[in-house]
Amino acid sequence: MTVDGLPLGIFSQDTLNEFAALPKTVQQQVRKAIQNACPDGKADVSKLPQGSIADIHDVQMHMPVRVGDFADYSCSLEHVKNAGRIIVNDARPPPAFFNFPIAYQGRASSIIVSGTDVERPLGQYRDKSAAADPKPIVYGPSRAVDYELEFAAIIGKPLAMRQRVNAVDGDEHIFGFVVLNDWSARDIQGYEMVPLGPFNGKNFGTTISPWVVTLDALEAFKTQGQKPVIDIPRHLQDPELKTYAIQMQVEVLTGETATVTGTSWVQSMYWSPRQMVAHAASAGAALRTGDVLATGTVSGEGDNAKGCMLELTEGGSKPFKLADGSERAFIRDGDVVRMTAVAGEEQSGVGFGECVGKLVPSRLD
Ligand SMILES: O=C(O)/C=C/C(=O)CC(=O)CC(=O)O
Ligand SMILES: [Ca+2]
Ligand SMILES: [Mg+2]
Repeated sequence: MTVDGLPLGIFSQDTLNEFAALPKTVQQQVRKAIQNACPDGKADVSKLPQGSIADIHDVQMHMPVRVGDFADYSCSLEHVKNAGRIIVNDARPPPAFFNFPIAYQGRASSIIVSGTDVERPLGQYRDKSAAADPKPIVYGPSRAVDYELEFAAIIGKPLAMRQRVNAVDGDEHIFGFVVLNDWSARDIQGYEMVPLGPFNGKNFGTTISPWVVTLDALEAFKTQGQKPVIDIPRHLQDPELKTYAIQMQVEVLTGETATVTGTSWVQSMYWSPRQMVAHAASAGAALRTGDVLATGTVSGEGDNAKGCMLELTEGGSKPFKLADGSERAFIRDGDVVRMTAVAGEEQSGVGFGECVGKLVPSRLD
C-alpha cells in the first residue's frame, strides 16, 4: 500500500531520502496522509522532516469526488441561537429547527479542494461606514468574509426519485465524510438572503478536505447524538441517536503563526448526518453519488466552541485577538483558514486531513 508513492509501515533509508528531497509543502501533505492512513501509529512519523505551516496552501491537491448537488444544513442549535441573537437580536431558533434539519441549496461547481485560493467576492451590500441614513447599498469587494467550520457527508449509493429512506437506513447511502469550509460574505449574504436564502454570499468558494473518510473507518467512533425535544415523523426518528465522536478545529494562519479560533464536536449537533439524508429524500428528491450534504456550522457551548467569525466577534463588533497580536473582525486578505477534524484521540484516532484555503484580494479589472 502506498500514499503518494511513500510506502506505509517501515520506512527504509532510501524512502526517507526520497521523501527528504520532496518540496516541504508536499512533505507536509504526505505526512498528514500517513498519519490518517495509520491511526494505529505503525508508521514512524517522527522520523520524517517537519514542514512549515505557511507552505500548506501552495500544495495542489485533487477533488476526491465529482460533486453532484450540494445542500448545506444548519444542524447546530448553538450556531442558530448565536447567529439569531447577533443578527436579529432573537436567540430563538428558526421556526422549523426542531421539526427537521433546515437547509439551503448551495452551488456544486463552487466546491473546491483544500489548498485552492479563495478570492474575496464582489457584491452588493449595505455600506455600514456611510454617514447617510438609511445607509446606501454599494457594490464592491465584501468587507465581511467569514469561514464556517463544517462536516459533510458524501453520498455513495444513489437513491432514485420518490424512493425515500428512513434515518435508520440513511448510512447505506453515505460513502464517507470530509471537512468543509462554507466561506460566507456576511454583508452580501445579509442583504440578499431575505426571503430566498443565501446565493452570491456563499457561492464564491466552498473548500473541502481531499480525503474522504469512509463510514467503516468511523464505526469505532460512533456515539449518541442529541435526543429530539419534540415528536418527529418516523423517517427522521433514530432510536440509536447515531452520530460520531469527532472533534473539529479551525485555525487562522497569519504568516508563521497559527491561532485556534474554534474547537467543537460533531456529536453536539442537534441533527445527525443520517437524519440529513432522510430529510433530503423525504419529499421525493433523488440522491446521486457524489452529492454533498454538509451539516452547517459546527458550534458548541462556550466561547471556544464557535464555528465562525460571526459568532466569535459578535458580527464583527468585537474583534478577536490572534496569537501574533493582530485583531480580526472578519478574515483579511492573505489569511489562511485551516480546518481539521479527528475521530477519537489526537494521536491514535482517525484524522480527516486538512481543509485549507487562503483568502486573496478581489480582482477588480
Ligand atoms: O440564517 C442566517 O442568518 C444564516 C444562514 C446561514 O449562514 C446558512 C448557513 O450556512 C447555516 C449554517 O452553516 O449553519
Ligand atoms: Ca454553512
Ligand atoms: Mg457555500
